Amino acid sequence: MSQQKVVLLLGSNLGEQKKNIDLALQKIRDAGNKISQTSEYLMSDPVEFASSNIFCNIATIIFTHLSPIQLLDCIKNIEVEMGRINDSKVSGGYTDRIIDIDIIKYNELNFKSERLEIPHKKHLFERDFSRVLLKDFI
Ligand SMILES: Nc1ncnc2c1ncn2[C@@H]1O[C@H](COP(=O)(O)OP(=O)(O)OP(=O)(O)O)[C@@H](O)[C@H]1O
Ligand SMILES: Nc1nc2c(c(=O)[nH]1)N=C(CO)CN2
Repeated sequence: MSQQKVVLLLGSNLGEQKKNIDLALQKIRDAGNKISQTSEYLMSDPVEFASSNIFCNIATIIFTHLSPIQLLDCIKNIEVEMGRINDSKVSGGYTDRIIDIDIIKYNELNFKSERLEIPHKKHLFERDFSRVLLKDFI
């Protein structure tokens, strides 16, 4: 498969958030993906749920040989390897997390299934922190 351009958004609000994000980027690279650009780190209060743990978020553009579902499996494995316990869909709401990796865009693909929806509409249209990070990447 030829390389596909993908936009990811990463977030962490537990432990050393920036280090968690840097480790996740390294793991994305180690899985064979090319990190092409990364945004600034942006610190913000949690939106859509209450917690006193501040978030650090970044956006990144990667080039990948993985299909959308293979990429979802890849990022979910990284989340579990790094100690993420709760999937928001399974636990029925947002909770603090050591790492969260979301697929925002995959080329110009529009895709919707039980497990995966691309583009990620909440990050693209509903969250101020995401809009700031994604403004030069979309
Ligand atoms: N574009 C996407 N990127 C990542 N996961 C997705 C996407 N679309 C659907 N999902 C599904 O969402 C499930 C819940 O993921 P997760 O716990 O990371 O949600 P979240 O990032 O906290 O919430 P939100 O997606 O609303 O920001 C995943 O198991 C995955 O199957
Ligand atoms: N500041 C901030 N708030 C959030 C975030 C996030 O990454 N950063 N992610 C959420 C669900 O994915 C819900 N709320």
